[in-house]
Amino acid sequence: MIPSGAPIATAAQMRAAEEAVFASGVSQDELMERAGAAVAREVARFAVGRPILILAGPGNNGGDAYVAARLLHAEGHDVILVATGAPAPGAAERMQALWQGPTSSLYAARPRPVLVDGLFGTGMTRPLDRGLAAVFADLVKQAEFVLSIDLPSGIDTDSGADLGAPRGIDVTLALGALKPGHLLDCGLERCGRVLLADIGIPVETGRRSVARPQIETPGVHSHKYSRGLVAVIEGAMPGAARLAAQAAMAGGAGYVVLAGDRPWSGGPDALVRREVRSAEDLTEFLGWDRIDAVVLGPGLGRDRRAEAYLRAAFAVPKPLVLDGDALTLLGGDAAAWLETRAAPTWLTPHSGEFDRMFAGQGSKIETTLAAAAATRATIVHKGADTVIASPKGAVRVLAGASPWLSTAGTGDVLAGLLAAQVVQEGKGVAPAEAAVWLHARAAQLAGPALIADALLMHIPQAVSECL
Ligand SMILES: NC(=O)C1=CN([C@@H]2O[C@H](COP(=O)(O)OP(=O)(O)OC[C@H]3O[C@@H](n4cnc5c(N)ncnc54)[C@H](O)[C@@H]3O)[C@@H](O)[C@H]2O)[C@@H](O)CC1
Ligand SMILES: Nc1ncnc2c1ncn2[C@@H]1O[C@H](COP(=O)(O)OP(=O)(O)O)[C@@H](O)[C@H]1O
Ligand SMILES: [K+]
Repeated sequence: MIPSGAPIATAAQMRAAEEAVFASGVSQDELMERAGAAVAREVARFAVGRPILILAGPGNNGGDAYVAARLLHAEGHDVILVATGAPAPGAAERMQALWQGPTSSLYAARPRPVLVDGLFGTGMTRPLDRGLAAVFADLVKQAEFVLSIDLPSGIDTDSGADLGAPRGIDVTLALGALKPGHLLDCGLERCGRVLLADIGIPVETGRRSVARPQIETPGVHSHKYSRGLVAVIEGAMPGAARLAAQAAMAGGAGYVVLAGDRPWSGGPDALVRREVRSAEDLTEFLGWDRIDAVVLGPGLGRDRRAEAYLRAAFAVPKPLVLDGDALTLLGGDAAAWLETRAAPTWLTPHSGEFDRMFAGQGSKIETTLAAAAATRATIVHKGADTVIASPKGAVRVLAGASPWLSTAGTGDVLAGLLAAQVVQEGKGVAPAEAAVWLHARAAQLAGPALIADALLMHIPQAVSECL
């Protein structure tokens, strides 16, 4: 569980935000007191009287741990503190000096029911030392409840990469803002439940966790065209386009047309069919001025006709959602293709498709931002840690959706949902954030062992929760 609509800051952004707070007259000790108090509050809540072992590292994360230990001890909790090194001069050292309770060395420490991890936070720069990692993992394993201060020690703050963090942490108390490490890669599975403590550090990075969207009920005078017309283009595997088209309908588009040449007797009668057999047919169809957004790619195929369809869609100055095979066809030339477009474009790659299109170093947030800047498109980089990035640098992350989504066709549903939000919501990250939220919520409602078709019937319920 990740707090929704919460700011996300890298280690450097967090340091800059802290500096601004210091510049406003708040001392480092005061900020550390606030952080430690937030930790003590959560630990007391979960410890319910059980003995507590607190690990304090050499930096400010350890400083927070010393404060929490002092406050918990003063409240009458049974606390033993383990210091893993002398704190650096400054606030952490002063907090250590104020600790007067029992202290143990790391290697002599006996497991206790409640463990607080204050070894390292945003200052982790290299993997945990092997010996430390082994002792830490053992203490975690033998504890009944484990809380990590700010980040699990052994998770890279900016990428979520594994630097030796153990499994079994129950709660991570993020201080001031979420960090990418709570949301991405290994961090997502190692943090347990993430809680966010406001310690009075204003953080404005344009990067947030996905929040529940606000969706407008159709107005009194709304009609099918005013609510938006989505055209979904069929290809070699027509089931994918059908899923996208039905998702666009359920997601609130006023009119959905499925354009292709495959016979289909099933599906909702409200879905309009339009015969399209060639790129020329497609160009003619897309010239229809009622069309507000186009979905191309789900089940498109990668043959010459598919490529001709892609060219036809690119030539039309209308909002375009590109998914699946369309992305593979763009491949490494994605940026060059997208240079030719003036109308807004959304790309919804999974990691395989993303890697075929973009090279790049850094966290999933950084690589997705770079891809958005290079293509001038909004990118929904899917997965357990879905990252949405706009060319202007806005980021939204939805981490921890139902892992049952890892089944064929769920991405096609997302593409259709996105188009429905595009015709209702307009530009940039907003429609993508709404679509990703609705998709995750529909999956939650569909429950275990879902198939992509099952998402469709839960979309209206998800929409109703956003009105
Ligand atoms: N500046 C402040 O007053 C505040 C700091 N905060 C806390 O401060 C933390 C960041 O503090 P720091 O920047 O001191 O960083 P850390 O406490 O995360 O650790 C930094 C120290 O650990 C060393 N180190 C890094 N990786 C190591 C490894 N694998 N093995 C051994 N040593 C390693 C570094 O060289 C450095 O000396 C945050 O996560 C948060 O807990 C927050 O409480 C907000 C207030
Ligand atoms: N382990 C997972 N946890 C959460 N969501 C996942 C997971 N695996 C996949 N998803 C989501 O399921 C969808 C799968 O999309 P995609 O890979 O394009 O499938 P398809 O092409 O078969 O429709 C995406 O929205 C993705 O974010
Ligand atoms: K920690």
